[in-house]
Amino acid sequence: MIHSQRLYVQNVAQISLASGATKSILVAVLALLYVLYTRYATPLCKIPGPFLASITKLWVVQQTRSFNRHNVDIELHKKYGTMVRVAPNEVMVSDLDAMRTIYGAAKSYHKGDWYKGSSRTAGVAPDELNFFSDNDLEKIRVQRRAVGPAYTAEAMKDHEHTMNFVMGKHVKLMRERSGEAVDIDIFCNMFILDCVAMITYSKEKRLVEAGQDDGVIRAIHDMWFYIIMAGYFPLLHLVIVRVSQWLKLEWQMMFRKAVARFDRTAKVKPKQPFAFAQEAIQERFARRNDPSSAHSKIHETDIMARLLLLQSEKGVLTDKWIASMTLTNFGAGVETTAGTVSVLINNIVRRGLLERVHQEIDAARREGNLSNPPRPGEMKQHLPFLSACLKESMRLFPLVGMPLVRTVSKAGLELEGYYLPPGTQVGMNPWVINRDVSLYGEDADEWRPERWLECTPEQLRRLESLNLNFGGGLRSCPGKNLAEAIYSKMIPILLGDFDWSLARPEKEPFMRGTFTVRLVEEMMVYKHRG
Ligand code: HEM
Repeated sequence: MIHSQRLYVQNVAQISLASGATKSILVAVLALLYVLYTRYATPLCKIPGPFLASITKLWVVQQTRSFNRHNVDIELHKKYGTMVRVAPNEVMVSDLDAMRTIYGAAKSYHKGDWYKGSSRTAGVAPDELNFFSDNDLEKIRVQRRAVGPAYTAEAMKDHEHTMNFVMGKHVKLMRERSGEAVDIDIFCNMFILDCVAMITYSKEKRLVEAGQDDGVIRAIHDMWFYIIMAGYFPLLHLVIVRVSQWLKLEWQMMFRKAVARFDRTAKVKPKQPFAFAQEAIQERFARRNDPSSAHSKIHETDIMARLLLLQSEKGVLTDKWIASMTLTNFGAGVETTAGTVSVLINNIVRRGLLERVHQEIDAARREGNLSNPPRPGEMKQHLPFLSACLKESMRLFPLVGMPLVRTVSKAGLELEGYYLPPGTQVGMNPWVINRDVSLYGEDADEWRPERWLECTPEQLRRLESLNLNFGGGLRSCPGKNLAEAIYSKMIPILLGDFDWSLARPEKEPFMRGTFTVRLVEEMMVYKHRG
């Protein structure tokens, strides 16, 4: 009896071992078949690129996680040419002719799957406003038309007085603190966040006054780190979102915890970084609904007031859209504009151009062509060298360092003799496009602001139509006018009133790329020019 029991157990063990081995072999065969298929049999198989990239998206995830994607992509194009396969279903393109097809206004391709990582619902709910990740083009058109009037260049003129007020306070503080060393990127973020808080809600945030980030800027930077990873793992993102909903936790808190898990440099972690904005929004909605409130009669010209006015006139805008749009000013508007300004200042100082810039600003002020603070259009019109430096800085160090990925439409796409079937993820990286020798000549890799002064108006139009610094087509940046209104005032002030130097000139500048690319821990000293 005992003997037969033993035999039975042995048999069961052998059978389960055998079935375990069979399963392993089956899995190995399936994996091999998958590798052979994706590498050698899919329509994308002929497109050159690293071997690993053709069989798993983990390769591109690892490149992205290196925070150096902007440079990696330049090297990839140098090595493989104008088309590079960077994941089993993703291709990077640098052929300028493809730009109109991929980003053209008329038949915009949908944004790629990667963008879902930025959605609070891992896909956008019908009543949500999320320009960054939504793919319902009809809804986006309606929403952009609805909020658009609050973001035109003309509308920005309403905020001049506010900007003069905030920047005036900042200059006063900077004069008092003359000689201080600051992390230039964080400083510009604080400077701009204070402006955006006033322009959006007429609320003073006073980060420059406090002399440090209260965590809100850190939260914006963390957000990008989460998004670049979540974008590649939409299912994981969905689980995080659902679990946070189930646990009734703020989704934001969940992602901040996830970020802290991976990003060892994370330090400041405020509980509610955007509480000030949420309070401002609720306060304004409450004020609108209470006609007896003295405040409701005050005519306000901030962006929130403009959006509320548009709502009362046309009725299309919902409260939810208004709240999201004003929050977008912070999520999408602060580090972008700050990154642009800090990289410019750094370039000017590192390349020994500050004196020439001072001379240009001083002369324009003397001749009455540049007000202090500057008025709209004055920088462009009367500071040609500084404007050329800005263009060159945005050309060589554009804000976005990853391809702006789109999904090939039903018609498929023929490019350079390759066929990209519907659903292929395809994108162009501004860091690559902006170094194209057919556009910028043999010295495209070099810093030479003069190239912008030598252009004929026709050439200039061509260059401006062939860059993705503010995106392209229907999905181009809706905040461009707001950004320009801020930086065209801020740049001449910071460079005209102050001397800047490097606190650690021996240290190579380090640019950290997530979706955006920004200078990290670059300490600079400002001194008032007296
Ligand atoms: C110098 C400053 C800025 C730069 C360089 C910049 C750049 C860009 C770029 C390249 C895109 C396209 C992204 C893509 O296709 O994936 C974009 C989109 C966007 N930007 Fe900006 N941006 C700036 C400032 C702002 C500001 C101030 C706002 C505030 C409203 C803003 C809001 C947005 C939004 C909501 C989108 C998504 C639009 C859509 O897909 O429909 N940006 N921006």
